[in-house]
Amino acid sequence: MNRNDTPARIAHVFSGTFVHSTPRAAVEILQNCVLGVDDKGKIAFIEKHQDVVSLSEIWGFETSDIRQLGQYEFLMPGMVDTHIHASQYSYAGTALDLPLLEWLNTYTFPVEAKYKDLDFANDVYTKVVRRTLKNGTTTACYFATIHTDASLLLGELADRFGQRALVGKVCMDYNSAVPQYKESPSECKEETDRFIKELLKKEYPNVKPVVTPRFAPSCSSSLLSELGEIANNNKLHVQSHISENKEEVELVKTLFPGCKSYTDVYLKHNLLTDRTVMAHGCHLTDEELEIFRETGSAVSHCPNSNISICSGMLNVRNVLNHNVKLGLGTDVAGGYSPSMLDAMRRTLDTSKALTIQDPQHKTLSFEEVFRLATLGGSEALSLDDQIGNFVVGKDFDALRVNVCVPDGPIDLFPGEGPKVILEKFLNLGDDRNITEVYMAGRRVVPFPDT
Ligand SMILES: Nc1nc2[nH]cnc2c(=O)[nH]1
Ligand SMILES: [Zn+2]
Repeated sequence: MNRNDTPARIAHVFSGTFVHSTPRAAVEILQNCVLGVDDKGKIAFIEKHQDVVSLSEIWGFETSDIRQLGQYEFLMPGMVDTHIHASQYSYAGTALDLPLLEWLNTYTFPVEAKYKDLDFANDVYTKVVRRTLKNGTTTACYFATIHTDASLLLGELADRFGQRALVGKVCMDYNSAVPQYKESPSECKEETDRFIKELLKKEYPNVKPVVTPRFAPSCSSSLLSELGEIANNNKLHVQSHISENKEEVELVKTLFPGCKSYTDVYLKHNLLTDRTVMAHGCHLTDEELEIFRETGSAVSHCPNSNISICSGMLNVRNVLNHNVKLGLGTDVAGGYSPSMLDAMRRTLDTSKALTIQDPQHKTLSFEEVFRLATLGGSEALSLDDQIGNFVVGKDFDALRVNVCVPDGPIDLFPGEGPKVILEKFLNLGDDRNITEVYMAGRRVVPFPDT
């Protein structure tokens, strides 16, 4: 609050345990605290409970309106899925038997071609937004398809259900395997312009466009340049894929012989900025990671996908040691699970597999992975000034977690404190334990229609 501002009206006050990350602490557990949310959806205060009477006088709320969290409950920041293909949700959990390039040609492109049909798009996009929200994804960075109207519909649904989203209309002007699923270079540019203009015109407060070249093998050099220019002129986010599997890295070498590396392809086309997030990066060299650090570009680590379609294992520790921003992604449907809890577990599994291969490797801790799924994701999407943890002035994107729901997946035993409760939720919990979801102060789960 500035000195001359009248205090905003308080919309919610919670009391109990709050768990979040800060740049210094991967997990900070705040017990016996109160957190207030103003009517703009921003965190107004987070203080010790002993000060609640004076807080109620300063902020003008009734102490009887405070919502007390139970002994086995806590609030944590909403999770950030930094890479998910909304359009592939219809076949999530299937079709995981081919490596990337064959997988795209056999399963992905034929399905994505169907999004010309807005009824089909409406069905799948409604389901993916609801499923991910219910599983605690308050922010999603989505790939849609090449179809502008269906991509706009995805933005409308995210806004309607209350999910913060970056939505990408996919751009690709090269596809020899499924030639009906691509655009001409001029169509690509015109439709990208139309998508951005129309989505911004809707003025959804928390849904924005992201410039989305599919990946270098699907895009001509001139298309990549056009998209770099559009992103820079409009200060927009950029998302794509990079160095996911070795065959793809070799293909890019032959397609762009003038570029020193896969990273150099995107660099030369002005696509690497501090608003860029690149999925996978399993096979990036240290030199390439250095370019990511210099440009402020981020990596989205998608371990379920990397294992499911046998792409590789990203060394997250090495990426973090290079001071490159990193968040987690589900990469539905290369990844079979839409849940960010799964992304955290698979991140730990991959880190442990790397330790089995090399005992010198420093395994990630569950606390670090919790940070990657929340604050790390917000940094990867350059949204950390708005979301990611419980800091006064940020938007209140939060999950109410109850580890003791009836018939739930978790059993507790005497003497287990909040840290153990958090660890059990991260490893054993599911959407049954996420009893409420808030985005920008609005309660979005349970859904109003249930
Ligand atoms: N996992 C994955 N990698 C890609 N690379 C280019 N397109 C895709 C996609 O749809 N999924
Ligand atoms: Zn992907």
